[in-house]
Amino acid sequence: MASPRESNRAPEDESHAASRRIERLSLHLTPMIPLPGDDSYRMEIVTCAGNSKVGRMDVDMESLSVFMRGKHREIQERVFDYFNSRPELQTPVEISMNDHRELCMKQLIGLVREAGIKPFRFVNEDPGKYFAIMEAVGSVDVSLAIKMGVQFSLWGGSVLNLGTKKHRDKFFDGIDNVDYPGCFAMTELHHGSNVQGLQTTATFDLITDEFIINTPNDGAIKWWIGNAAVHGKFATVFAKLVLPTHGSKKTADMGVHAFIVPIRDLKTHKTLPGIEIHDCGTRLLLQLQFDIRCYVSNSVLQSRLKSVFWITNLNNTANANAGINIRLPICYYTTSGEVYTDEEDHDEELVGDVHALSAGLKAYITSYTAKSLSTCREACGGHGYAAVNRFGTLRNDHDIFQTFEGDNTVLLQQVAAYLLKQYKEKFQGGTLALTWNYLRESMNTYLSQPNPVTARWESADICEILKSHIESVILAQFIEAIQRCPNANTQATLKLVCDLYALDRIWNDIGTYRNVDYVAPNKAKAIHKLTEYLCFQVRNVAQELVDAFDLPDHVTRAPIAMQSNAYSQYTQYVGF
Ligand SMILES: CCCCCCCCCCCCC/C=C/C(=O)SCCNC(=O)CCNC(=O)[C@H](O)C(C)(C)COP(=O)(O)OP(=O)(O)OC[C@H]1O[C@@H](n2cnc3c(N)ncnc32)[C@H](O)[C@@H]1OP(=O)(O)O
Ligand SMILES: Cc1cc2nc3c(=O)[nH]c(=O)nc-3n(C[C@H](O)[C@H](O)[C@H](O)COP(=O)(O)OP(=O)(O)OC[C@H]3O[C@@H](n4cnc5c(N)ncnc54)[C@H](O)[C@@H]3O)c2cc1C
Repeated sequence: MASPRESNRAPEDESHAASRRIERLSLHLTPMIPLPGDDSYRMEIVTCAGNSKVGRMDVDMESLSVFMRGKHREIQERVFDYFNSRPELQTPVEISMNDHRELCMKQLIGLVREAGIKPFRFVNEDPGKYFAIMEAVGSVDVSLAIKMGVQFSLWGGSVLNLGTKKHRDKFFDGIDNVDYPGCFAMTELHHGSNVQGLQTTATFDLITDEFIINTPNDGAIKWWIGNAAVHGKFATVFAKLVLPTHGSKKTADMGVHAFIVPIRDLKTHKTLPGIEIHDCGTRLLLQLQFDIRCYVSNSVLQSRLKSVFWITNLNNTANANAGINIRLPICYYTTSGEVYTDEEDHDEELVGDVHALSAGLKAYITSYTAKSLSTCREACGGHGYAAVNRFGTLRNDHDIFQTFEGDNTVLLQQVAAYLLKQYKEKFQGGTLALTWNYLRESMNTYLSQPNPVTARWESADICEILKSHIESVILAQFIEAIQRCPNANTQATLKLVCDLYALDRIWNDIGTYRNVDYVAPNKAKAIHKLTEYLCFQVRNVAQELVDAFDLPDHVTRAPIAMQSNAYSQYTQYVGF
């Protein structure tokens, strides 16, 4: 079995490729990537008359790899080197749930205290660096990255973004060096998507100056709470704040707020009085979840937790930041592409834009990645099914990314709601938020006609237009990134992939474009031909594109992906 890199170059493939006939099509496409000095973008497909060969691009590997690895390569190499130096911290192919939990904690503590790689400070200071560390850790073991995400993005992120200076002063160091392992307790047994419908209550007792955290019924039990199983000492619990109303015995529901609740004794690690923690069973693969009940029995509240800290109400800015710190690393990891929103999430004006974008990117990219993992597994035939080649682990570990941190369907609806709001505001003469500027042109034509929202859109189209919106944002960023690239050869290599992405997405929806006569029949045929041609061209440089991520063998740890001795690693693994 040749490793993926060799199979693209098998001699018989080359001659087959060279003799393939591709009809000459000169296609004037509106400039997709107007590269410097090239004011028009014309794609000519060279005819392979007789034996003439289609030019195969020679790739400048060093430049491509520098570009693909981005500006945080050094700290990623430190992560890889650390785990390479500690083979006992490598996750074995087969491992029990409890052993995996303990190993994950050892890996996280080793990374922070031994290797001195402390990601927490970068969560707000340098999100790009934080995402890069996440990406490297995720390449070593997805479960470790999830544990790290729970510790620093969710538990730590909620203290940073929902808390005040008082909370940050008290908890930062403990979170940073993992003395305070924590949880993010939002989801309840009844449901997780509808945050406003959460039932856990936090009632303020004026007499004792305490918050009483209460689980009113089984449906309110906090469920799927990462890190609560074994290691968590604190939880950010999301609960409805209940305050006494002035001058009466009544109380008022103040909506969902966040509270830091100690769940285990810092010294003995015993579960604190009034807290009940059980195992919610084995899952597809990730083993970090438990359910937490925040009070004990009957109506008698036994969990008067003196050190419960109210951190804030879930206003949109806080919500957006909290959303950013976890939904974007998920995108970053699964596409290994720099995510541009990390520069803009601190601008109050852009809160809605950033929320919609992070929600949309998370839903789109995790769904795209899940499909890609299956395609790659199948493309490797039976060897893709061998546990040692890690497709199973990757696919199982990644599957939940489509649900946690916000179910993809629900998040896409958020983008729909925000898009309609943009249209409504624009229709009423308002201004468009930054990310939607590309809509301006198309909206100007729309807005000269009947209201686009009522006249043209049925509900199904709105779901389709969300994916098109996210694809437009991804394509715009892809083009910008290529234009920033200083090396012409790398630009040309990435331009192949970018053009293929754009045309593939258009071809994917060609029915929609044809139904409204937006693309003429001959153009549709040309797009199809061009997509096929670009597939052929990209396949010719597929090995270089994969190698450019430059993941060492000790990180991929899958014989099928080894840069050397693929066969011997594979046969050794099964005992030959
Ligand atoms: C190998 C891997 C490497 C790295 C990987 C990365 C790290 C991985 C670690 C991951 C660990 C994860 C473990 C899992 C954790 C969890 O799952 S935590 C729980 C997550 N749960 C959710 O996300 C719940 C989803 N639901 C919601 O977010 C909300 O309920 C809702 C669906 C958005 C609805 O909101 P709601 O307020 O109820 O109603 P709306 O009317 O829609 O919104 C009201 C207004 O508020 C605005 N808004 C809503 N959310 C946000 C936000 N996050 N930011 C900013 N603004 C927000 C919304 O736009 C409305 O605004 P207006 O229209 O202006 O009123
Ligand atoms: C491995 C794992 C780790 C997790 N870690 C944590 C954690 O650490 N902390 C935490 O708080 N939570 C955690 N969760 C919970 C996770 O956040 C929830 O599972 C997620 O938010 C979805 O909620 P749910 O499972 O209740 O599904 P639901 O919200 O009940 O959704 C079920 C289905 O209904 C659909 N649906 C729901 N609402 C709507 C709607 N309004 N319109 C249309 N369709 C809708 C959804 O698309 C989905 O298909 C974790 C979950 C798992 C599996």
